[in-house]
Amino acid sequence: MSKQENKDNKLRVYEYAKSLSMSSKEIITILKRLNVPVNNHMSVMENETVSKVEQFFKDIKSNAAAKRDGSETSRGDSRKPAVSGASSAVSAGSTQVNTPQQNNEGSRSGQNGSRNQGQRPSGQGQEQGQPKKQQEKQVGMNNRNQNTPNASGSQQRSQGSQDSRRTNNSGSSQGNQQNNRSRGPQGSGQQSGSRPQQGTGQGGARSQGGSQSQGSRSPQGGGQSQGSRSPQGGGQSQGSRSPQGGGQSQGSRSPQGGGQSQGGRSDSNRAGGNTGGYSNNNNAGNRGGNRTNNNNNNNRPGSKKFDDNRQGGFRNNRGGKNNRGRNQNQQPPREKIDNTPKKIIVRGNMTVGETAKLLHKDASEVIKKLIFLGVMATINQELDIDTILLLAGEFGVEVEVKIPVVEDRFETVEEVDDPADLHERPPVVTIMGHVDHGKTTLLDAIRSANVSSGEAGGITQHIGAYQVEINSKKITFLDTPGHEAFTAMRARGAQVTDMTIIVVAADDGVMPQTVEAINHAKAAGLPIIVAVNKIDKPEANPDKVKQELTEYELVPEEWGGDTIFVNVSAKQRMGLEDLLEMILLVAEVNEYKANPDKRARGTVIEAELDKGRGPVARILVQHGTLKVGDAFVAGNCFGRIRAMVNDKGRRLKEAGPSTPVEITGLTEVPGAGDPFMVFEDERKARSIADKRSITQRQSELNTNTRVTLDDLFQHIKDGEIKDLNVIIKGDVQGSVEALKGSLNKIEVEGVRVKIIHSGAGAITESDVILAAASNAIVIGFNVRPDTQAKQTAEQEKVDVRLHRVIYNVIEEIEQAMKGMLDPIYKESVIGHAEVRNTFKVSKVGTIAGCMVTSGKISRNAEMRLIRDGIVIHEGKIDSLKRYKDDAKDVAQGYECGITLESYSDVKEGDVIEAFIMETVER
Ligand SMILES: Nc1nc2c(ncn2[C@@H]2O[C@H](COP(=O)(O)OP(=O)(O)OP(=O)(O)O)[C@@H](O)[C@H]2O)c(=O)[nH]1
Repeated sequence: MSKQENKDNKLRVYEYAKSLSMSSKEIITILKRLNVPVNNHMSVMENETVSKVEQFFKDIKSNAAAKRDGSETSRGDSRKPAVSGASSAVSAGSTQVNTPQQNNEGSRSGQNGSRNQGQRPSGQGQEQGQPKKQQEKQVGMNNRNQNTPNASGSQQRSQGSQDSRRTNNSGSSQGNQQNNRSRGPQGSGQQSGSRPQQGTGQGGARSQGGSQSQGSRSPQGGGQSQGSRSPQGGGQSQGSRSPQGGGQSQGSRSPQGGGQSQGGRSDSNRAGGNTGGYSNNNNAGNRGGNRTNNNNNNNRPGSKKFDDNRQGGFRNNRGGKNNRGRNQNQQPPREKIDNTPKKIIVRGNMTVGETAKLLHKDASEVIKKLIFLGVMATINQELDIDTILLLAGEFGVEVEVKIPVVEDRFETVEEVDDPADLHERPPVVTIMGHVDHGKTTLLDAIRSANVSSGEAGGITQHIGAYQVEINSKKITFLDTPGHEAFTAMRARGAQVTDMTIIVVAADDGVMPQTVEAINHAKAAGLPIIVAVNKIDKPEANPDKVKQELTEYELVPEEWGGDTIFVNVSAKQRMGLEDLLEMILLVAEVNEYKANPDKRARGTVIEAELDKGRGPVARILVQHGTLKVGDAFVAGNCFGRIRAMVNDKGRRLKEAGPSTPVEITGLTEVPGAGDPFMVFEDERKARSIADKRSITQRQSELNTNTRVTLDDLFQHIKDGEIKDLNVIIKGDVQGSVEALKGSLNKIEVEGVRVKIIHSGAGAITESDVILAAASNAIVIGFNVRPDTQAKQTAEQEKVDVRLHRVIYNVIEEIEQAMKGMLDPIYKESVIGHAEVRNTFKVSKVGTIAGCMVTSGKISRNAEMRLIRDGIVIHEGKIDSLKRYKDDAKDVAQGYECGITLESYSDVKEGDVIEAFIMETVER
C-alpha cells in the first residue's frame, strides 16, 4: 500500500525491494522466475505482480514452515536460540515472525507458542481476509517483514505512520534495552504494529495480545505486540482486524511507544518492547543499542535469505542509515559459546598449544592460567601430566590419563583394579633357610599331610608349587627349594611370593644362609614366619634360635616383638597345623586380593621340554582367570592353553589368582621367572612374543657382557658374576705361578678369582679368543700382546692388563672387585688466551696482558704455554685479574692479566691454553 500510494502511486522494483530489505536484483530474479516481464529496478510493479511475488514468498514460507514444524518436533527445545533463529529465518516469509518467536522460545517459553501461531496464521489470514491486494502485498511483505520491523515499517508508511514511528522511536528509545533483550518479541512487535497499520484488524489481535503478554504494560503495548502475534493468527483472519485497523495503528503506535518505554523497565517491557514492536525494533535496532542490535544481528545470519528477519533490517534502514551503521558498528561480540569439554583424555606430556586445543581454549588463556598456577610456559613448552591435571582442574575439566600400554613390556605395567572387583586370594608362600635345616622335608610334610587328609588317592605331581587347604582356606606353596629360585625371580622383576617361612633347625641355630634368607625376605618386603624345625631332636633348643634371631630384628611375640615363631618337626609332622594357621593369620592381616574377572597374568615358575607333550610350563596365575584356549605370551614364547592341570594332577578348565597350574600348548620353553599374560588372540600373542625377543636380542647386543676390571664391580653387584675368570701370561713360569698363588687368595664379597688358563710367553690371539669365550680378563706380567692379539682384543673388547709388579696386579684386581679402582681422569681444554703485552713487575714476575680468544680462562685451571705450536711450559695459573681485580673466570672476548706459577718467560704472541682434569665414569 504504502509505496504504491506514495509518490506517483506506482511501486517500482527498487522500492519494493527496499521495503523488503532486498536487492532489486533479487526481486528481478524472482519476477523472472515467476515469468513476470521486468526490465530493471525502475520497472513498475503492478498489484498483480506484487501479489505474485508475495504468493511466491508465502509458498516458500509455508513450505519451510512445514519442514520446520517437522524438524522442530524432532529437535525439541534444546536448540540454541541462534540456531532456531537461523532456521526460522530460512523458513520464509513468516520467518521474521518466526525468528523472534523462536528466539523467544529459546528464551521465554511462554510467548513463543502464541507468537508462532499468530504469525503464520497472520500471513494467511491477511491474504484471505484482506480485501485489497495491496493489503495482501503488504501482508505478504509483512510476512516477510512481519518478522522484521520492516514489514511493519512498510505498513506504517502506507498509513502515513511516520509520525507514529517517531513516537515509536521515542518510545523505543526508552525501551531499548528491553527491546534488545526481547529480540524475538521485537520481531513480533513489529509485526503486530505493522499489521494493525495494514488495517487488517490486527488491532483486535493486539487487544488479545495485550491480555496475553503484557498485562502489566499498557494495553497498547501489550496489545500490539502480542496481539499481533498470537492473535494475529486468529484475530486477523476473523475480521477483528478491520475494525481495528486505523485506529489501532495510530493509537496503538504512539501509545506503543509509551508502552515500550514503560515496559522497558519491567519484564513486561520486553513485551512492550516487542509490542512497541516495529518502532521499538527500529529504535531498538538503532538506538536501542546493543542488545537490540544483538537481536538484529542474531537474526541477520538467518536473514540472509530474503524471508528473513532482515526485513527488520529494512526498518532499520528506514529508521535511518545511522541505525544501520550503528547496528553494524555496535554489533557486540557474539556471546562466546562455552565449548569447554567436560572431560579430556591425556596420553602423555603435551605442549601448551596441544593442551589448549584439547581444552578448547586459546593458548593465551591457558598460558595465563599457567602463570596463575606459577608455571611460566610458552606455547611450545611441554607440560607434564601433573601440570595438565592441575590446569584442567582450573578449567573444571575432568582428565582421564591413558598412558598407552607398552604391550611388549607388559610385565612393567602395573594393573590397578577397582577395589570392588578385588577378591580374596590364597597367599603364596616360599620356604627358605640354611642347608639341611629341613626345607624340603617341611614342604613334603605339609603337602603329604594335606594330600592324605584331603585327597583321595593322594597322588600328587610336582609342578613347582602346590596348594593346601586348611579351614576351607587355601595356601599356595612355592616348592622350589632354597632361595635361589626366589632370588632369581626377584632379580627378573617377578614378585611371586607374599610371605616367607624361614626354617631354622633347632639343633643348629642361625647359620649364614639363614641370615641371607632373612635379608632376602626383608629386601623383598615380605612378612616372615620362623619355623623352628627339628624340635623332635633331643638337642633341640628353640629358645636359642629365638635368641639368635633377635639380632636380625626377628623378635617373637612372647618377647614383645611381632614375629611369629612356630615350633615344628617336619620329620615327625608336628606343629604343621599351627604353622598353616599362622600363615592364614598373616594372610588375613595383609588381605591378599586379586581381580579374578579379567584376562590372566602370572609368572612362569618352571618350564621344560617334555618328550611327549612338548614344552610344558608351570605357572602361577596371579591376576585374572586363566582358561583353556587362552592365547598367551610367556617370556618370549607364545601359545594357546591346550591343557591345564593342577598340583593334584586334575585337569582344570579355569584357574584363578594364586593357582599354580601346569600348562601345555606352548611353542617354546620359557624361562623360570618369565612373565606370563593372556592376549586376545594367538596372532596378537605371537606378535608380542616376537617383539619381546627382538627387544631382548637388542638389549643383549647393547650390553657389553664382557667383563672388564672397570665394570667388574658393577657385574658383581648385579649378581652376574660369581667367579672372575682370569688368564695369566708371564715372562717366566715362576712369576706366573707366583701370580696364580696370590690371585687365588683374593675373595671379595663372595666373588673369587678363577684362573682358567696360564702360561709363559707373549699374549697370543688364542689367549684373547679364550678370554672372549669365557668372559675372562687377561693379565700380562712382563709380557705384551702380539699385534694380532692386540687387534683381536680391541675387536672383542677383551680387557688386557699389563703389569711389571706383582703387587700392582693383586691390588688392581682387588680394588676392581671392591669397586674401588682409582678414577680415570681426562684432560679437557676450557679456553685459550693470547698474550698481547707483557709487563715485568718486581716481586710478581711477568704479567701477561692477554685477550681470551676462546672459551674461558679459569683461575684454578691448569695451563700450558704454547709458542709457535710448541708447548714450552706446563703448569698452573698463579693469578688472573681483570684490571686490578682478581677474577675467577674470564670469558672469551675479554682482556685479562695472567701470571704463571713459577714461570715468567712469557712473550708477546704466546698462547696460554687452559685445561682441567675431569673424572671419567667407569
Ligand atoms: N629329626 C629331624 N630331622 C629332620 C627334620 N626335618 C628334616 N630333617 C632331616 O634333616 C635333613 C635335611 O633335610 P632337608 O629337608 O633335605 O633339608 P633342606 O633344608 O631341604 O636341605 P637342602 O635342600 O640341602 O637345602 C634330612 O635328613 C631330614 O630327614 C625334623 O623335623 N626332625
